[in-house]
Amino acid sequence: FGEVDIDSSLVANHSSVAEDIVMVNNGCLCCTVRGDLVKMLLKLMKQKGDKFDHIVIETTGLAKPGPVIETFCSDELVSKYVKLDGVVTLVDCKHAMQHLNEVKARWVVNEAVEQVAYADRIILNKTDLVDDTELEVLTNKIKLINGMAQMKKAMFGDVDMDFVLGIGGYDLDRIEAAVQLNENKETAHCHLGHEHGHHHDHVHDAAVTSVSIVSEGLLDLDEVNDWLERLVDEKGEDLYRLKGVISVNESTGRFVFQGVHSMLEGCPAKPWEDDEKRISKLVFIGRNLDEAALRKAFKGCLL
Ligand SMILES: Nc1nc2c(ncn2[C@@H]2O[C@H](COP(=O)(O)OP(=O)(O)OP(=O)(O)O)[C@@H](O)[C@H]2O)c(=O)[nH]1
Repeated sequence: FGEVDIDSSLVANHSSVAEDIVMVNNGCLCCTVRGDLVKMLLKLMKQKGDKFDHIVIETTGLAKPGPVIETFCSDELVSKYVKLDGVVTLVDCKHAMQHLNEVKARWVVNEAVEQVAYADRIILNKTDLVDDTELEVLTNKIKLINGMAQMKKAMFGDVDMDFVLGIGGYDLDRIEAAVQLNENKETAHCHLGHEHGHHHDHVHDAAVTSVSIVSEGLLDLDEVNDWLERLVDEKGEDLYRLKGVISVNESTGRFVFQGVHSMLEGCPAKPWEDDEKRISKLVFIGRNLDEAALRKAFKGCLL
């Protein structure tokens, strides 16, 4: 115990990102998971080199996806050889609600909620075991937690390969499609206005939620950068995913960004068409998100 604890303190001292380190009783859980995963991936690379099209990692139902995802973003050696394509969560429709609603002690993570929150794709499986109403209630619950993921109903996990491989969930050039999808879902129950997306993407009984902002108007890129950098700096631990396509002052093109916890990246993207409405779209998924503060900060970046 002592040795592990000292090791993790040393890692913490040398890490520029304090959020990466989570201490548990028997040492540092994140580092243990990451260490094993890194070793395994590097061994595979050594054995098979570049012969892989995809590597599929199945975590157990109890695994927290966060540390696994962060391994791909923060481990230099791993990111040299492999790239994280996306997170697929298989939901057992018969039993999921019970787990999503499970009340945990304050410091205990609800793994079912976490696995939905981090997902790029969600397979609603075992649909034959539930009726339409149950399925609708579950789908709505999942949408509140994760307003970004694409969902598909299935039986015995039968979905097209394209749905689960080649997702590009972390590719900046595919962010537009991800937020577009979110907007399509919203328009069904949201009034369009100068700033739409006023519907309430939050539930009072759950700490992990999505907030989406859809708005016309030009944004000041420097202000947006300052805001998001501050946000990931202060709230990185609680901010699971963020994606955005924005219309900015300095450019004729879109600016896109994506983030996981305290990692944030952005770049200019394809130009707006002449007759295209410039609408900025941002989606945040996280724990204890302050929706009012996010909307206010966004407004503060409008020109
Ligand atoms: N009726 C029905 N049964 C299913 C479906 N998918 C899987 N099952 C059955 O459910 C049982 C348990 O399988 P799963 O829930 O998929 O278990 P698992 O995900 O492999 O288990 P872990 O990886 O340990 O979480 C098996 O008997 C499957 O045949 C489905 O869509 N409908």
